[in-house]
Amino acid sequence: MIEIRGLCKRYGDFTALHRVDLTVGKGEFVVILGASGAGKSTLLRCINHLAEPSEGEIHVDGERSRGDRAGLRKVRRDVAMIFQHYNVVPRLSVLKNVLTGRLGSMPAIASWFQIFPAKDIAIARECLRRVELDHKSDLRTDTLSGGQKQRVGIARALAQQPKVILADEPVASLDPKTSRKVLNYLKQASSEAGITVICNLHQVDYAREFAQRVIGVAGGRVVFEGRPDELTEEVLQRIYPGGLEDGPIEPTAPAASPVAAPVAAVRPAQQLALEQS
Ligand SMILES: Nc1ncnc2c1ncn2[C@@H]1O[C@H](COP(=O)(O)OP(=O)(O)OP(=O)(O)O)[C@@H](O)[C@H]1O
Repeated sequence: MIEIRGLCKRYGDFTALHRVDLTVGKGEFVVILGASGAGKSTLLRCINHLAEPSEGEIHVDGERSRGDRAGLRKVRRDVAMIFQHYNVVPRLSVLKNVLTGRLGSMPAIASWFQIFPAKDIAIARECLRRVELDHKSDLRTDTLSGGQKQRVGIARALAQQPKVILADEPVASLDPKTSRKVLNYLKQASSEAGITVICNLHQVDYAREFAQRVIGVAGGRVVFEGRPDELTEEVLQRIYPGGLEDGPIEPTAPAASPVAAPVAAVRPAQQLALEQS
């Protein structure tokens, strides 16, 4: 489903990703582990062109993904993103937040005027049901807990009917019980809906529990690729050369992402229009 070849990302003189090669299959649930600053977010952001690769090729479902206008439209439709800080629109209802996942598939005129066809409303409601939030659909999203907001984020991603979901530390701000619930919904998306899921995590324990395959990243390079039961001490040393003590596996201690983009910068234009209406 995803083929990455020779991916490099440079920020000025600094190289954040060094010739990364990676293949992820359809319906696979892959966890990326790595210390803070290893390049995990940059890798996800290159896949959906929130960050433009400096070199290399990314293919999604057999097609080379491109950062031009038409390429971006396609990637925004095929690849959904879930963020650590949920990225929901607080004053919109839960249902409207989920409906924003449909905007990329609607004719521009309908999306600008927020005319959601009954078919899209039915899809959004079904996605809310899948994350067990259908009973909250009419509430303002800012009345929900953090875990519920993240479930809205997952429902919005599912409503997009994407081929791929990229989840960037989706449970970093959540307690362990809620984290497991959220990771279970993501796992179901891969096992039941056949969506390819790539999930950045800081918690080795969750990677062991949920991942089908683990990719270890250190210093912008892939230093491990294997099954969760192959995460030995020696492998963890490679992934976390500075050791595990500095916080990367603490489930309740989120690390602030140095590249956390302003929320507005990662919203589709139509979603902003919806918010400003
Ligand atoms: N826009 C940017 N400009 C300059 N440097 C950047 C930019 N984005 C990321 N970097 C640098 O690239 C490196 C990788 O950052 P990235 O956010 O991908 O790491 P990460 O593994 O996701 O870390 P964390 O777990 O803390 O979010 C870091 O050294 C970071 O400072």
